[in-house]
Parts: sequence; structure tokens; C-alpha cells
Amino acid sequence: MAEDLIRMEKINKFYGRIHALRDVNLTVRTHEVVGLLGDNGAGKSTLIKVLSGAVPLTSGNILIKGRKVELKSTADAIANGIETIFQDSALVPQLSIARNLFLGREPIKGGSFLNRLDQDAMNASARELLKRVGITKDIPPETPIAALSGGERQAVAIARAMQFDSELIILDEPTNNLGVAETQGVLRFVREARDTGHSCIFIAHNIHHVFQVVDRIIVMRGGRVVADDIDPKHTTIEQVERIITGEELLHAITA
Ligand SMILES: Nc1ncnc2c1ncn2[C@@H]1O[C@H](COP(=O)(O)OP(=O)(O)OP(=O)(O)O)[C@@H](O)[C@H]1O
Repeated sequence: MAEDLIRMEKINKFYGRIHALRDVNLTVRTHEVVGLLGDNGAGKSTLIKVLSGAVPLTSGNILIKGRKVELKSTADAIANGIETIFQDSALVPQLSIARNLFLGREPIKGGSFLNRLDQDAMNASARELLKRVGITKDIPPETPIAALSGGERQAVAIARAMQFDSELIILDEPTNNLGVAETQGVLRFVREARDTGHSCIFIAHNIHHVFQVVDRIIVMRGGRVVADDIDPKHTTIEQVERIITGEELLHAITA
């Protein structure tokens, strides 16, 4: 049985008087893709922002492999192996694929008095990574991000997370605004990430996309987790829709 990678325990978040997260418990195991679903305002983004260090929690604990951590910034989360790909992904459009893959962590060559970016090393790694996430089209690593399609950008963002061996990759609406083929590409990258040992949290409004790729589904409503162990192989999309809207409560309320 896979071990727990992440445990969030009794997480509460207030934005002023708005109680956005209410005693939320969430577990992500190693080598697992979890789908996080819920209607607008359910608390998904807030939960992910807490886990990625982007917003502080009001109360509760976060444990990584059983060790309590404090995630005060996104840098803290990255240092703890958690990489988040937000909707408006943090890639820099003007810079090349290779530069974006290494942004902030560029390899340096030349010793102490001649520090400069090792462009060749970056390009070689970039080619390798693009192949790994399934971009088989010959896109040179020097290509600026601005010249890529939405799906290709998501692929670069996922490759970036895989590159630094993040144990948990969080994808916030990665298939938003993508065409059919591009969506399939992103779903393939997610599977590839899992098959190479990463865990993922996948947030999407499109339940069909979630069903194609996740091992387990968690549903939030009104700031709470209302179901956390939905097996997409044994549940229909319609049942999950009813849990999201509150018409059906198949599973025990966990919070
Ligand atoms: N920065 C903020 N300041 C005040 N309230 C906020 C802030 N961010 C979110 N909220 C509120 O917290 C609650 C949860 O919002 P959140 O964005 O986490 O939901 P969501 O499930 O991600 O929704 P969506 O699918 O629309 O992105 C909502 O009531 C929202 O209005």
C-alpha cells in the first residue's frame, strides 16, 4: 500500500470574515493522481494555495511524509517538493523553453570569476525533458514560450515540475481553454508524471477530464471536503455531479 506523501489536518482558512476552509483533511499518497472537484467557491483554489505556500493557513497542520512543515512561501513549498502549476502558469512568454524550464535554478558554468549560464547544458536537458513529457514534434529548446500552443505551454510547465523531481505536482485547471488533442496531451503528461514516481493533484471543472486520469476523487463543497475516496472506476460522472451539487451524499462527510 502506498504511503502518505501529504497530510493536511484540520485546515481552516479565514479571509477576513469569510470562512473559506472548514476543518479540511486531505491526504495524497505516493504515486497517486488525485482529482479535486467542487463548484465555484467550494474552496479548491484556497486549499491548493495553502499547500503551495501562496496563502497562509489560519489553523491546522501540514505533514510531508509524516514530518510537520510550515509553508510560508511558494519557495518553502518548492523546497519541500511541492510544485504548483497555476492556471495562469508562471512561465515567461518572452524567454525560451529551455530558460523557462530552469528559471531561477539555471546551471552555471565557468568557475568563480566567469559565472554564466550553461546554455548548452540547458538546451540538452530541455530536449530530453520535452521528449519525456511526450512532445515528439521537433520544437527547438530555443523557441520562446510565446510561440507555443496552450497545450505545449502546459507540457513545459509539467516538464519543469518533473525536472526538479517535485514529489507533488499540483495542476490547477490545466485543461482550461485547450482543444481536444491538446487536452489529451496534458492528460498523457499527467500519467507520465505518475508513472515516473510523482504524485499529482488535478483540479478541473471538466469531470470527464478528471475521470480519464485520476486514481481517486475528492469533492469539496462550502469549504469542506464532503467526499474523499471516490473511485472513478466504480462511480459514474452523474453521481459525482450530484455530490458536487449536494443532491447526493454517497460518502461519509470527512470534515
Ligand atoms: N483573496 C480572497 N479574499 C477574500 N475571499 C476570498 C479570496 N479568495 C477566495 N475567497 C473566497 O473564499 C471562498 C473559496 O474560494 P476559492 O477560490 O478557494 O474556491 P474555488 O473552489 O477555487 O472556486 P473556483 O472554482 O471558482 O475557482 C469563496 O467564498 C471566495 O469568494
